[in-house]
Amino acid sequence: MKKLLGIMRRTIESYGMISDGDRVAVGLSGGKDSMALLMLLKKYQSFAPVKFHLEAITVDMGFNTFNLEAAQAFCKMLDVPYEIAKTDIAKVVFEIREEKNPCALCANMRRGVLSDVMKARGLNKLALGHHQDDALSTLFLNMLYAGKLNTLEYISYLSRADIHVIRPFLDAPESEVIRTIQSEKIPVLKSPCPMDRRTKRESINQMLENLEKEVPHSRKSLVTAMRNEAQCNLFKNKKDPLK
Ligand SMILES: Nc1ncnc2c1ncn2[C@@H]1O[C@H](COP(=O)(O)OP(=O)(O)OP(=O)(O)O)[C@@H](O)[C@H]1O
Repeated sequence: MKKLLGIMRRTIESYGMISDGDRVAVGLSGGKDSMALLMLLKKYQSFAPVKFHLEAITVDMGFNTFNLEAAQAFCKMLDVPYEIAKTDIAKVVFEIREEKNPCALCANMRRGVLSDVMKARGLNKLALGHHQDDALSTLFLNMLYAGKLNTLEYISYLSRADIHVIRPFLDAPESEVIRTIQSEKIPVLKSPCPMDRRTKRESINQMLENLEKEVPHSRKSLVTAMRNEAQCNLFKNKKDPLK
């Protein structure tokens, strides 16, 4: 956990993610990333140079099989206030709209519910569990399906809700999160979503895994390339220098 905590601390402090008096909510899916993030933010709170308040919120999508008891017990153990927002998002996405590409609509609706709960509870920062490997797969998703070079941001602003979204794990490799989950015996809930492990993101992750076998350290090089702003030379709409 120490290593992940160190990475997270550096990210938070170098991007100024949390300020004195902030009221931070962790979006708690019950999955490994957000469960680890909640535990590490709680730890960070005890020695951080700024004072901030921490809570957790789960948007219950309305799948019958979703059991949040372990998440409730985890928050109680950490002494973190916990709110569960019950919704029928699953029904809207899968039954009413019969979405072919349900993930985008689902994420949008979830974000709306999260901001409503945050407003009602006077919370101003939403911490999400995305890590470095998510940033990489997002880059590929955007390139392959949206034709743009774009990835997750460290900090973004939801102007409609006046909320900042922060991603304290964005410099952390997924392997470090997994190691922490195992060493700290953090409970992880099984996702009730029928799309779990069947998304485009999953296929991209598989592709990146295969690439790693063919080109060792490709993941690391790709992340380095993403950071290498000085060497970023892409086609621009400039005049042909030969004319
Ligand atoms: N139902 C939910 N309620 C609250 N926050 C959520 C919920 N689902 C996802 N989130 C937040 O959004 C982040 C990204 O969601 P995504 O579905 O991509 O999860 P993930 O990468 O599998 O992470 P995790 O392991 O935390 O589920 C999560 O890490 C979490 O912070």
